[in-house]
Amino acid sequence: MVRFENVSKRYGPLTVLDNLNLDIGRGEKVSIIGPSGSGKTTVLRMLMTLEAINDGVIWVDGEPMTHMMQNGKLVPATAKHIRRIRAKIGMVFQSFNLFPHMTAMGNCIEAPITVLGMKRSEAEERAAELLDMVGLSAKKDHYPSQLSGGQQQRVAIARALAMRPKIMLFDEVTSALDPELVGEVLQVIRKIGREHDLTMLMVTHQMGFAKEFSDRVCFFYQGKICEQGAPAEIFGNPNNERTRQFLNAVLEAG
Ligand SMILES: Nc1ncnc2c1ncn2[C@@H]1O[C@H](COP(=O)(O)OP(=O)(O)OP(=O)(O)O)[C@@H](O)[C@H]1O
Repeated sequence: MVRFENVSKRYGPLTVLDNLNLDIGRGEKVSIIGPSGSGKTTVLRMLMTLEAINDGVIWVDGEPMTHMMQNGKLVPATAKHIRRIRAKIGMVFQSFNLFPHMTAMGNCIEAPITVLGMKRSEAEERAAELLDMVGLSAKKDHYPSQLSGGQQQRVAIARALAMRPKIMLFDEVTSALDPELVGEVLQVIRKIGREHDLTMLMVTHQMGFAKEFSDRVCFFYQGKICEQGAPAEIFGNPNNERTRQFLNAVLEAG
């Protein structure tokens, strides 16, 4: 469903991602873990085309995203091509990024109406279902300032799903939350994983969640995938010394 093929990203002399190759299957749930600055968030931002890549090709749903086929050759993609493919991807950020002047419902219907051209009644019906799914039916007319962090993040998840993505990206979505609110957001992600046929890619510091929820865990170190495998392998018996050190440090701190 998603393929990074020899993808590199540099900021000046700093190589943030170094010849990354990563293949994610349809419906697969993949967690990305690793130390601060190892390039985890950059992977998601490149997939959302919030960052341009320097080398390589990113494929989404069988098509190159960063490039287009022209006369059998890959050429850089046009903005229109990128927009069409990006519409298959939803992202939830660490800071909830809701529109502050819109209610929970307003946040969930804005893009379906303006971007997808959905009728207001249809967008509201879909948003009501999604707000119900994230347990916020009763708060649909509340503004972000009237919601807790956990509730805002659940609205952000409903808003992303309202665009009917095939792929969902979660970037440290619980990091800005008070500890007692983390569980409710993880619970919603579990539910989405069970009930929606979505490919999910998560950058997370919640090792317990990554272990229990993911099909695969990728450990990033200095812009490379240092080790990847089933959660039981990575958390139970990592092969790589760096993975071992990282997990020991995280578990000691936690
Ligand atoms: N716009 C930018 N300009 C210059 N350097 C950047 C930019 N964005 C990210 N970087 C650098 O790229 C590296 C990787 O950043 P990234 O945010 O992907 O790391 P991360 O693994 O997600 O870290 P964290 O867990 O702290 O969020 C870091 O060294 C960061 O300072």
